[in-house]
Amino acid sequence: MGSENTVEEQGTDTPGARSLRLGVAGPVGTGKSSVIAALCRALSEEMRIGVVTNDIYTDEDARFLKAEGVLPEERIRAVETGACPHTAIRDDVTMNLLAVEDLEQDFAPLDIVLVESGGDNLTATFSPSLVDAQLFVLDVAGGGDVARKGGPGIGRADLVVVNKVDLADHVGVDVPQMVDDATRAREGAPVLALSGKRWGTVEQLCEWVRGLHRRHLSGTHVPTDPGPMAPHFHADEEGGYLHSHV
Ligand SMILES: Nc1nc2c(ncn2[C@@H]2O[C@H](COP(=O)(O)OP(=O)(O)OP(=O)(O)O)[C@@H](O)[C@H]2O)c(=O)[nH]1
Repeated sequence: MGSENTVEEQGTDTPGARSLRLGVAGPVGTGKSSVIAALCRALSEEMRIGVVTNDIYTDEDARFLKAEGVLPEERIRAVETGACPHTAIRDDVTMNLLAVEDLEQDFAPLDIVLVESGGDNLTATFSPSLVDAQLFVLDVAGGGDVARKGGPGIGRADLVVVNKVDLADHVGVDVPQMVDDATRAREGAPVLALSGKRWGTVEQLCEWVRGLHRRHLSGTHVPTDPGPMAPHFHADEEGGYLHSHV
């Protein structure tokens, strides 16, 4: 699957000359790291993969992926954002972009770099200046109604993943209904029901990634911006104004 030439040989104007950069966003605990681990396990024989994780204060997610042994450790880089997760994937992507470019340079040529956002709310999305495409991960344990709540990630990410469907019976969620609701909120754009415990669903996700990578290589994938998060501001510890996202 990997392209044969180095980035230098291809030139930066060649479609797909650098890796496909794929963002993985979604609320806290929906399974973003697990989705990345599953993709690395399933695709690392056929694709050259790098991973950048984001945590606010730690390198927890990178340590999880290293412990899982899904990739050589040096291909997993942690960015400590030090601020709310959406800041580093949307407002000022510098730290993440540097980490992605370092990986691409150190292991050239890579086929795909997966960038995991820190867990955030339903309105957090990646800037198209950081990633070429993005997944938005929900899980059934967050409640079946979440898919109807919309927002830029659910509405316009390249793919919405409804994760942990193996838990649906335990939490009383009707998976086909949740997928239908998400599909309606996305006006027909793709939604995938996934469980790390069900190989067939992981293979469906891999097939989606392979298709995206093919379109990236041929230059037919056009990155789209799901749009900014809802305007809001952050207060300091005394409740005063700190900064805003408008
Ligand atoms: N049953 C089940 N559990 C899952 C699945 N995917 C992830 N989990 C569990 O869900 C929990 C959270 O998974 P993570 O992958 O750490 O979630 P995350 O979105 O990366 O979490 P943050 O980075 O903290 O936002 C862990 O206990 C996982 O083992 C799944 O498909 N089925």
